[in-house]
Amino acid sequence: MTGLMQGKRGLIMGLANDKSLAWGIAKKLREHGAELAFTYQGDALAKRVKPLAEQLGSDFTFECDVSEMSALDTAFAILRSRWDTIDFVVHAIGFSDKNELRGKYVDTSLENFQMTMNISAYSLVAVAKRASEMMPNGGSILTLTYYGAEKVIPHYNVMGVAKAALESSVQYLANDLGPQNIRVNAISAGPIKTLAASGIGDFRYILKWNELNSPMRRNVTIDDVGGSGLYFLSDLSSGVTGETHHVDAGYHVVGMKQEDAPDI
Ligand SMILES: NC(=O)c1ccc[n+]([C@@H]2O[C@H](COP(=O)([O-])OP(=O)(O)OC[C@H]3O[C@@H](n4cnc5c(N)ncnc54)[C@H](O)[C@@H]3O)[C@@H](O)[C@H]2O)c1
Ligand SMILES: Cc1c(CN(C)C(=O)CCc2cnc3c(c2)CCC(=O)N3)oc2ccccc12
Repeated sequence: MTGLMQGKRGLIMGLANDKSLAWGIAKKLREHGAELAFTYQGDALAKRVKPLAEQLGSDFTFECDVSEMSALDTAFAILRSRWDTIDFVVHAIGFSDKNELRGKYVDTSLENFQMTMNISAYSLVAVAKRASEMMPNGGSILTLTYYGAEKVIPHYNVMGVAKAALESSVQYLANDLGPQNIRVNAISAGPIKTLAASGIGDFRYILKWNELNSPMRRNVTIDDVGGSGLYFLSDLSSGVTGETHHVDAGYHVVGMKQEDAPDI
């Protein structure tokens, strides 16, 4: 098998099932010859993740809750026990108390604000620190963000604030790690029906609105995200770092409801 990722290997964090954005990215990386390791959150997901990893030729899967630094240390020790270096990491992790993703942002609790920032933003810093120590010849780190970081998307609330922190972190990490030839970028994906999205009220409305009002008049898929992920994780993007790249059918460029959009 030849391809853009021939001879490259890396870690995928945040695969839950075959609807995950991480799955779209992992499939494309494998198609282009990458060797993959996976972390999952909690043993409950192991039974879902292991068979998916096997589909992509990988038996290298292990648990990691990114809110625990000891768990991150253990995960990277396991990674290093089989591979002394890696070429890439995908960070496809985000979480908040879903009860605070429906009301008002002004009602956000301190506890959920901190937990959301820890898991959805700080965890990239903690992952990048540990991954960079396994990238002596450089590498590529990719995370996933959403337009709610840039403009208000009703009810995205504290997740939007965390994604704003994540996107700024991408720039600071890019600056710190650039001299080591380690690139750090983000894909800002349009709404996609995943496990994380299924806990959200009105998600069908959000999907329909994006479909009717995006320049391409469609929603994006995990395969759209996978293709752009392959670009950022391969040498095609060798001169690109600190970037947040929209894979959203162009939605972020639109400032008003399309005239051909029916009322929904
Ligand atoms: N689905 C969308 O509409 C959409 C759009 C743009 C960005 N994103 C982002 O894409 C990323 C992946 O989400 P998804 O939509 O594929 O949903 P998903 O539910 O498939 O993936 C989210 C993953 O985060 C993991 N996770 C949550 N808390 C964790 C913790 N403490 N430790 C380790 N892992 C933890 C979950 O186990 C899960 O695997 C998230 O950062 C999300 O914010 C999603
Ligand atoms: C789009 C969109 C999403 C998808 N997206 C971009 C996301 O980043 C998912 C964010 C998310 C974070 N934490 C949780 C959940 C979703 C639901 C399940 C749970 O318990 N916690 O979520 C929204 C919430 C409100 C409005 C729009 C959106």
